[in-house]
Amino acid sequence: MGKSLAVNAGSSTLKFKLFDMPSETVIADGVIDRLGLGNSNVEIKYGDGQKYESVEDVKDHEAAIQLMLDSLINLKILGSYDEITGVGHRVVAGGEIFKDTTVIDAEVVKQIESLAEYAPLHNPANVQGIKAIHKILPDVFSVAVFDTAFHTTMPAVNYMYGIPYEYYEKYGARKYGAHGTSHRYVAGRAAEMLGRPLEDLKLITMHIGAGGSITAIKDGKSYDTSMGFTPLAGIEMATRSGDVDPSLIAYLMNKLDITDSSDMLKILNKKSGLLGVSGVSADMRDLEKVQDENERAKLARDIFINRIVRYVGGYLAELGGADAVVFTAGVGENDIGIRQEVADKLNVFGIAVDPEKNHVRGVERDLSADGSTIKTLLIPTNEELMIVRDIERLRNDQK
Ligand SMILES: Nc1ncnc2c1ncn2[C@@H]1O[C@H](COP(=O)(O)OP(=O)(O)O)[C@@H](O)[C@H]1O
Ligand SMILES: CC(=O)OP(=O)(O)O
Ligand SMILES: [Mg+2]
Repeated sequence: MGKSLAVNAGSSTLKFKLFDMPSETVIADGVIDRLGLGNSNVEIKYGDGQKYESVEDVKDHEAAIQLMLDSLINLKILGSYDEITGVGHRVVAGGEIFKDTTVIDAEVVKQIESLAEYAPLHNPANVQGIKAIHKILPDVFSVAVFDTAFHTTMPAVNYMYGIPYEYYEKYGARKYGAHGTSHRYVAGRAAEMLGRPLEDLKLITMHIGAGGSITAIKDGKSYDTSMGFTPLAGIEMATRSGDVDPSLIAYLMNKLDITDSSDMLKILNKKSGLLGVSGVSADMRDLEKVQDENERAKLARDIFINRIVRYVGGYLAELGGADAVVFTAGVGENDIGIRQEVADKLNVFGIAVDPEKNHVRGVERDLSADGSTIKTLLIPTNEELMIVRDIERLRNDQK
């Protein structure tokens, strides 16, 4: 009983939802985007159809969390913070410590902090969120929901790197993946849409937002995924390079006179991807506007599409086919052109999207063209719903 708050700190956004539980009715739904990029859109939907909107510079996650907390009171969504009886935080990296959602205490916070190298853009922001809420609600029941948890089913053949085995044993050097809560949610919805048990399905889920990852799902479980030891690996992202030849890192450190590896990682995490290639913006909406006159903006988009296609093609081979592919997250839910181009390039596998069905944003829909043998589904993600369900699950376990 009561109100549960799900806090989802992405690399470029802070999203939150306040739910009435156990009814799962959404009381408030907020997004603050473009953190640190200038002109953040703040959008909070609440009450019966009310909406608060503003455009302001929100410089980082700490400022975004403060804005969220202030808004809950100022917009009278809450009379006081004490009405919140459960809080769930998305945490990206759980390493080999956390294999499932965990009740937060001081020790857990330290362990999440200790995993900062496993998700440098995320775990520190996740800890900021946990601490900010702890300040105002020190005794509230809180859980951490890990992106990596869904991927703990991957077989060793997919999570091990071809490096000396002892580095895995001594240092945890392996693939962990990310976005698991989102891949898990859309996989469950895909099974509903297809009217078949999830355990019987092979799916390829494309979570493409500011961060992006592609997951191969076999028998309803994560089998392989494009992110790696950290969320830097895989496809090209907003500010992240995705896969590069590891030798290039040493080569560039020499050329750029960089001696501290964390400075090199900053370049690959924050100055690369769409931003680095285009030189214009990390945001796909900005690139779309200028792609006709700006070759590098077009190239950044084309690389993005190419890497997605490459992973999906590879996963079709690994899985031996698929029942459906799924588009989700900021770009996947909204970018009609990217969805069409990705699907067109996958025609050879029996994937095809109907342009008319595809002419839509942010709704659940089967986009498949007649005659396609692998379905293409558009499913807006809902990490927050998964998070509040886990609050209830763990609360009940404790009783
Ligand atoms: N209408 C749109 N068209 C194209 N891309 C969009 C649109 N709306 C949002 N995006 C993209 O989605 C990204 C944010 O994705 P999202 O999944 O919400 O973020 P995060 O990875 O921070 O969780 C933005 O960087 C932007 O490129
Ligand atoms: C793990 C990750 O990249 O998350 P996001 O896409 O929310 O930044
Ligand atoms: Mg996200």
